[in-house]
Amino acid sequence: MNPAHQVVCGIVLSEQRVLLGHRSARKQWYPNVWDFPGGHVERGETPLAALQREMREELGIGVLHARPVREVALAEVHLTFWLVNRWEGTPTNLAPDEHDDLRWFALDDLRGLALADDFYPDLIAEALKLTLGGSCCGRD
Ligand SMILES: Nc1nc2c([nH]c(=O)n2[C@H]2C[C@H](O)[C@@H](COP(=O)(O)OP(=O)(O)OP(=O)(O)O)O2)c(=O)[nH]1
Repeated sequence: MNPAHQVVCGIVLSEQRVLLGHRSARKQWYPNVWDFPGGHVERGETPLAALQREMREELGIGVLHARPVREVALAEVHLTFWLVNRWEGTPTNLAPDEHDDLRWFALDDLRGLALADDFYPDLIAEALKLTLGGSCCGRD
């Protein structure tokens, strides 16, 4: 697949909450909605390396463990959503041009929120379920 069309998204969880970014009004695609941090896979990069780079660039965290949980093909892009199980550092909004706000949300908070896609609450619920009882998630 053309890597230019591949996008990786990080589902970063902590204490039963998910980290979402608010896409700025200037974004060409999906302005003014909440989405996962992430971006396009670059030429010669593996999807995992792209995820690690995007999490470092956008949030300043080092991904220690992540696993893909869902793949979705949309008209223009192929999205892979990764559960970010363990990371080091404190997530900070380092890319204000991408996201003008960054916040933690509990599942209940997602009701009524303008999200990039309707399936996000289900996906987040699934990711949260995967972490229950496991050693996931935390900040080192
Ligand atoms: N980051 C991100 N992009 C998403 C999500 N859902 C979704 O359809 N996309 C789409 C929008 C864009 O067509 C594409 C990548 O968006 P982007 O805004 O993060 O990437 P970008 O090209 O501005 O920047 P770059 O980080 O790849 O350099 O994926 C999501 O939850 N997070």
